[in-house]
Amino acid sequence: MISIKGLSKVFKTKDQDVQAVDNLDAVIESGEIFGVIGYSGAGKSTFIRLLNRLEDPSGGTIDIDNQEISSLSKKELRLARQEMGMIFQHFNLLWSRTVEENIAFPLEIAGMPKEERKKRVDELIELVGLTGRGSSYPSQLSGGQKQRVGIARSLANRPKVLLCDEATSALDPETTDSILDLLVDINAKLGLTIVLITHEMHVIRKICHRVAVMEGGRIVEEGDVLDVFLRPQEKVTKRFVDQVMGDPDREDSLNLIKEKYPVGEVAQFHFVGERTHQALISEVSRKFQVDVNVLHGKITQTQKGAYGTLIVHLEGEKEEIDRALEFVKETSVEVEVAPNV
Ligand SMILES: Nc1ncnc2c1ncn2[C@@H]1O[C@H](COP(=O)(O)OP(=O)(O)OP(=O)(O)O)[C@@H](O)[C@H]1O
Repeated sequence: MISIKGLSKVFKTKDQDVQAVDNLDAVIESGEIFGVIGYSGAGKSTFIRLLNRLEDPSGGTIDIDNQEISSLSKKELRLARQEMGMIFQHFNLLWSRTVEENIAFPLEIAGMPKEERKKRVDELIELVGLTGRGSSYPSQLSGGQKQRVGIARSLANRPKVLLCDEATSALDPETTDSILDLLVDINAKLGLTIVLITHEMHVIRKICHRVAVMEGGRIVEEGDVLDVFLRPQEKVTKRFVDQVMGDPDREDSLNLIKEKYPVGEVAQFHFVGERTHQALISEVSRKFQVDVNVLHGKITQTQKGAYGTLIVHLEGEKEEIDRALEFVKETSVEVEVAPNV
């Protein structure tokens, strides 16, 4: 478990002091994939670099499995870092070394004998799906393959925690998905804790169990990914959710749609879990004397199940519509009804 308390980082520059991380508290459970999302300048990179002390904190504590990272000596820190792998946006590979030699590098530093090293490198090459490419140089690989080398290298010393610094930001959408699938696979196979930072909600949706939203050096919102999709509290979080759900004017859109449908009600249903919206809509039409038209719908998968939104127009007697909406609410679907204007 990683427990972070009152973590701060102030960069002192000639012109001013910059508070990159500001009194931040967080708990990251062992074995989970924890995502930190924020816009540029929110403090994400500084936060993740504080976790393995690539930056020294100005204040606060970071406890990883009951070891206080900020008070370790240089020697202790070297050992603690072997428990923490890291991958980077631009891969940070050694260009004059082959794939095998890149992966072997941390093992050489840790003093592993040659025979054992070779065996471990072969295992890692297989784990990340690079069988047959061991003697290639990084310049001969695609971006996705380079990141696979980065992942294999980060796992060489069997770390307990993997830190991912915008690991897919330099990749195209398809390659991004294949790297994210690999991270999910590794998390499940090795029980590794993964902490990632990103500015893309798609990454959070696809692989994270929990998410923290950062703004101005602080965590402004945190929770299970599905809960945050369902009930985003902060404006910045709503904007991130809309990146995936594709409805940038969500606040206004219900009201605008309502203007086009003066009769009946316009409502937005939010779903989580496995219940499909088609089943719900046909159940409502069967049970109540109302016509239900789906005006807009979007469903997406997260690590914790499906999340969807649906905008519907309900026509019929007012009482019957109210009863139908009550029924929908009882099925654990969140309902917003456009106000009558
Ligand atoms: N070494 C540094 N010296 C001075 N200021 C810094 C330094 N590193 C980061 N900062 C400042 O700290 C703040 C947070 O930066 P940080 O890079 O952590 O944000 P971020 O969320 O990772 O953004 P990005 O995705 O653009 O990297 C910014 O205002 C940045 O200018």
